[in-house]
Amino acid sequence: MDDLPGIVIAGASGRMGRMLVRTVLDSDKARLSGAVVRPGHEWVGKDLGTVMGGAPNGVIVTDDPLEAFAGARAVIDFTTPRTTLEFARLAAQARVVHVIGTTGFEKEQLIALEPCARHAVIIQAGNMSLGVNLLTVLTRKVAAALDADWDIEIVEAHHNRKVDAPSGTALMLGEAAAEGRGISLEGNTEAGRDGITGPRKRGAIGFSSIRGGDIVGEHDVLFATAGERIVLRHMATDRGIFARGALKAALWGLDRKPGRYDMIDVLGL
Ligand SMILES: NC(=O)C1=CN([C@@H]2O[C@H](COP(=O)(O)OP(=O)(O)OC[C@H]3O[C@@H](n4cnc5c(N)ncnc54)[C@H](OP(=O)(O)O)[C@@H]3O)[C@@H](O)[C@H]2O)C=CC1
Ligand SMILES: O=C(O)C1=N[C@H](C(=O)O)C[C@H](O)C1
Repeated sequence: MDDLPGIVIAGASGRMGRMLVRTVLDSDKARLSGAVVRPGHEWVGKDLGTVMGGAPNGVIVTDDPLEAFAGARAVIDFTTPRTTLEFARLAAQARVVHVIGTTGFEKEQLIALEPCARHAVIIQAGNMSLGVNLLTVLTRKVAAALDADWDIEIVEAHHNRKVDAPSGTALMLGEAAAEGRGISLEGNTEAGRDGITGPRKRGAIGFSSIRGGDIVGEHDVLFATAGERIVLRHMATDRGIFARGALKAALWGLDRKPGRYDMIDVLGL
């Protein structure tokens, strides 16, 4: 058991954090070596199994990320953009694989990750599921086959606790569509339509966001032209798909050189 690579879950008390803890504990390829929560959180210093409502498992929850990272091979991080930036610097210091599922980054924050990738493997994706990553490949292909007479719209739906929009997945799909069409997404986006918007800009890629209840994550890529429409759809019904993808990424990253990677690399798509 001690031979298995140790994985730290950052943001262990979150929706994804809890799912990741269970996924690593259930795995026969990795062991849970640490759980990090926000400083001052009520779980600090307590047994993780107990605070999650089960039997003690010997993992004591900490608010000291560097100490936890130093005793691990990889950290899986689904937290907030600011926290992830801080953790990227610490993961680089500890030379551990950093799997980033966090979404909602500003452009400058993504650039700030670059220096960290000189020292550690960073695997980042707005969606860690096999289905969505396959959907990005399909989106790129369909967009490449169609001209700008086909309007591209990305519609995403999530639970009412989500804080960023459009979702990280929607942006991944938008990037894939733009790449297929041979344009840059920046400058060719239409989002948040409201009021007298005027007609749709030809060639733009549109984004719409729905927030409600406990929707795990749904994404449609719509290609619409006169007389016909194509809809590519992914529906997530269980957060386990993201957690299993993230664990796969962490294990894949153990044998790589420092640098930046995504789930398309991990899955070989
Ligand atoms: N790439 C993918 O496949 C997926 C990505 N996501 C993304 O993952 C992120 C998290 O989502 P979700 O789990 O739903 O959100 P939650 O808000 O439930 O979880 C975030 C967690 O991060 C913790 N956190 C915040 N600051 C710190 C800190 N300084 N140190 C340690 N922990 C900290 C929060 O703690 P506290 O509450 O105490 O502040 C919370 O437990 C989002 O960006 C989401 O979009 C989600 C699903 C799939
Ligand atoms: O916040 C979520 O829940 C999710 N976030 C990711 C995103 O922003 O696309 C992935 C998934 O859709 C769930």
